Amino acid sequence: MAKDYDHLFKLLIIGDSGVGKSSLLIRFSDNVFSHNYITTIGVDFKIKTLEVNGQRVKLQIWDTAGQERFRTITSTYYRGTHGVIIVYDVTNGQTFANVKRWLLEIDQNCDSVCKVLVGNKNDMPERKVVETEDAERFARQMKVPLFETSAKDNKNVEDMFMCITRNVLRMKLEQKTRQSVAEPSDKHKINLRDAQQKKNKCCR
Ligand SMILES: Nc1nc2c(ncn2[C@@H]2O[C@H](COP(=O)(O)OP(=O)(O)OP(=O)(O)O)[C@@H](O)[C@H]2O)c(=O)[nH]1
Repeated sequence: MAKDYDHLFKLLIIGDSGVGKSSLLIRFSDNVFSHNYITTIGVDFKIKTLEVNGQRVKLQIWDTAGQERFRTITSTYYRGTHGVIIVYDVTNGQTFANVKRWLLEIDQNCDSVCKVLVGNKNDMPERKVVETEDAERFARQMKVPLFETSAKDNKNVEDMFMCITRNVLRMKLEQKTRQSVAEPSDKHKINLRDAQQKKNKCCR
């Protein structure tokens, strides 16, 4: 059967417990929101296909548990990951402070991945404690794009997922170009080998 996509990417959503990782994913995949809090145990995932620059991209999006006790197989989550979404809660300063730990965990488990920083629950101005400017400064230092989202009000959720998907696509295409420059195609290799053989013959 023909493949129904041009690219298959794995994205991972990480961050402290209760910041809204599952809510962001469900908003993006099914366009729904629930106030009920059911903590993720281990890992869950959803599939969503998008069109980016005329190419069909199938996303496999992993939603991980924020609670430490459910995070025993961390390195398995990271295997084969192309992009990581790091989420904090704009109404909870500790979750923002912990972003550094999450970034460290990415560095320890991944070689090259695209990242995006997400301040979720940006729908309660009276309770917001992580200022946009502070988050922007930190994101600039870490060289990651920042999105302030609300899974509840459906603010910036699709834009954020589109941004990381586009960045992963760009990274993959750049890697492919670099590879084809570093490793000439088989046809080119044969031509090089012929040329080398001819050269060797001349030298004999
Ligand atoms: N006001 C508001 N509440 C949200 C938002 N996103 C999630 N919540 C609420 O926050 C609580 C936790 O949301 P989850 O999506 O389960 O959080 P999680 O990060 O997946 O949590 P773990 O599975 O424990 O890691 C739930 O009660 C959600 O309804 C949001 O954008 N705005």
